[in-house]
Amino acid sequence: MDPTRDPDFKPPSPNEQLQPPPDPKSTIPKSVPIVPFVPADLNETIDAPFNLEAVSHAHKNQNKKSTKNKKNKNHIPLNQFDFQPLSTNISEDEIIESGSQNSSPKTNAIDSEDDTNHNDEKTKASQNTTTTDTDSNATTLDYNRMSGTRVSFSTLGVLKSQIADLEEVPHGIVRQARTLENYEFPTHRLSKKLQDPNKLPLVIVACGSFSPITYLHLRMFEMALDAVIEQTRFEIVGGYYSPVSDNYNKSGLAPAHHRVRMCELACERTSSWLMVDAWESLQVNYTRTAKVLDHFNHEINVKRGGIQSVTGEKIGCKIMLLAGGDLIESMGEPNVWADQDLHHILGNYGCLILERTGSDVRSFLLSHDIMYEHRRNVLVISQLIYNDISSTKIRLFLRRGMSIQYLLPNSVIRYIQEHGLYVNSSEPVKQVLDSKD
Ligand SMILES: Nc1ncnc2c1ncn2[C@@H]1O[C@H](COP(=O)(O)OP(=O)(O)OP(=O)(O)O)[C@@H](O)[C@H]1O
Ligand SMILES: O=C(O)c1ccc[n+]([C@@H]2O[C@H](COP(=O)([O-])O)[C@@H](O)[C@H]2O)c1
Repeated sequence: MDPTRDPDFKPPSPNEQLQPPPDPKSTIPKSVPIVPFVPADLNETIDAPFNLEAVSHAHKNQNKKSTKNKKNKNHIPLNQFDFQPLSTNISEDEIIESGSQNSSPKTNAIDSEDDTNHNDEKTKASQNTTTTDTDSNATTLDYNRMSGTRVSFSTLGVLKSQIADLEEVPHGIVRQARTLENYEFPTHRLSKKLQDPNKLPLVIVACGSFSPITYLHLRMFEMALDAVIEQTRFEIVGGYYSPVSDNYNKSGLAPAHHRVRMCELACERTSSWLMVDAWESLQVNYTRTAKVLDHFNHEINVKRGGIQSVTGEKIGCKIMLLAGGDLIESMGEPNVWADQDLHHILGNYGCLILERTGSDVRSFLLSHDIMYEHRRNVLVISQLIYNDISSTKIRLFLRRGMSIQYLLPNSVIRYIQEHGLYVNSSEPVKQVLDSKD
């Protein structure tokens, strides 16, 4: 659990300057900056027309500069091989679980136009896909909500087969690989193109244990979506869970492949826009959150060149961390987070903070120097309906043979039962009860 035990971890120096030195091991080449816009820059003129030309111009200049400095290694041309389809390694039990072995090709949203054949081949193992009119309406609604605009289904490049909002409707389930060698970044629900000319693309990433994923973890994204639409000039083009690797050593952590699989089931069966990225969970060592965000930036902005604007130009996509108040408060604890990482996360990426019952996030923001310095890049999300489902309590209920119905998706409950997860946990009960209460 304690990241300071990681061999890679550097304790923050008390005399450190406020601007952190660039991380020498960062995967982001210097000539491809992290998208510089912050929520506070944009929300002041929320109803005014947005000058995308200026943004594109700045983006082009940036590209020109980097070409001048050295060969522009970072401009990755948009071709079919940029957009790898997902791994479709399926275990037998997973096939049985999804109820059907009929194959029906499932096309990746971002891949669809570029790489249909390639994708078809890789997705032979997808399950039979059933969609109804209700499904299609739901997806149109979701995507409308993401941009706050009304667009027709066909303009989105979204296939009906990607819809998965009715828990028990059988459909293809996308799987993440179980080894790094087979790993591919999931893009099947990443919007390829912005729908609103007045907005900038945003991907949100939730890091955590997700042992197991609950309805609170799913609600986090929906609350973030509402806040982003209401208070910023960003359009969410994708949402990802990044479960920690087994090296996090937190008690109650089920093996990473189970946690990834439960997140996948939850996303695929209850959402039409959320995805799970197994990269962090597959790392041999514990990976600091700053590096996880670098990985997302690398996959989306460096490898894929960003997201297309309405006019078809590629623009950089902002990546933000989505975290609960407790996680944010851990940033104030000594020797947990490195100061330079906090500057990187809060300054360069930004954070959507979901308030948690019993924790005063706004006061914390005010009292924490680094957080306060980057406050314009932080958005606090209020919970209008308080939800405090905790994975710790779920594990305790399972251990005591109590019901966990309606606290997490049925598909996840079934998975836990089938794999006998958490029932024999040896997590100290005192710790379970004390945790975050
Ligand atoms: N009740 C809550 N309110 C707001 N955010 C939450 C809440 N519970 C968890 N989160 C957030 O969800 C993310 C994933 O957290 P995590 O996997 O630790 O969930 P958890 O339920 O707190 O787990 P555990 O009980 O095992 O500590 C973190 O950003 C965390 O802050
Ligand atoms: O990057 C760091 O230094 C760091 C320090 C403490 C916690 N984190 C991350 O915060 C998340 C905490 O998850 P959890 O389940 O312990 O609430 C998890 O994704 C950790 O990797 C990250």
